[in-house]
Amino acid sequence: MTDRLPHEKGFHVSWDQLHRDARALAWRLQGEGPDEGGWRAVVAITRGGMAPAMIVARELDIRMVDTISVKSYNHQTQAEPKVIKSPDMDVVGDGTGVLVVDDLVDTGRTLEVVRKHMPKAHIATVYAKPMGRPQVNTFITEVSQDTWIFFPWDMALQYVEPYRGKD
Ligand SMILES: O=P(O)(O)OC[C@H]1O[C@H](OP(=O)(O)OP(=O)(O)O)[C@H](O)[C@@H]1O
Ligand code: HPA
Ligand SMILES: [Mg+2]
Repeated sequence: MTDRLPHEKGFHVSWDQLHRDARALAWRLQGEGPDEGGWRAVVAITRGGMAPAMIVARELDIRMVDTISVKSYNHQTQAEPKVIKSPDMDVVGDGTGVLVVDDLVDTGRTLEVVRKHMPKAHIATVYAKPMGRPQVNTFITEVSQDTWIFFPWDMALQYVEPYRGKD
């Protein structure tokens, strides 16, 4: 297990923003399938890819949805990525016509593992950091490597002090 560089900045994503960005991803992906029929299936990388994958599958009217589970982080510390659960390989095959969706790519190590399972899949993420960009076929927003993205499922509304009065 290796400690990662400290994250100077935070990028906080609301549910509303995530919905908008996932829909933008779907918009970009429509008509990009390998043939006229479009995409055969969506595979969500759990857990972070599940909400974006649901939104993309809804927008592109894809009913065949499966998951691959790759665990690579424990809070903000990275460990060796491990596949905990594979998709149905009879359905996804080598990945041709399959859309793999994740919330973000950071170092790209998760997607490296996923690519080995489905070499011909199209990999899409909502957000991307520069190190992982080469692993992604389509993404919406790039943030710098020293930014930690906070997703709505990891946050809660809370009181903040006004600027004045904080000394
Ligand atoms: O490009 P990488 O450096 O591999 O990092 C990106 C991956 O890390 C996070 O998942 P995580 O393994 O923390 O699991 P989770 O989706 O269940 O939160 C995130 O959702 C991506 O899947
Ligand atoms: O910036 C991030 N935010 C949330 N989860 C992550 N997993 C890797 N990088 C990140
Ligand atoms: Mg994840």
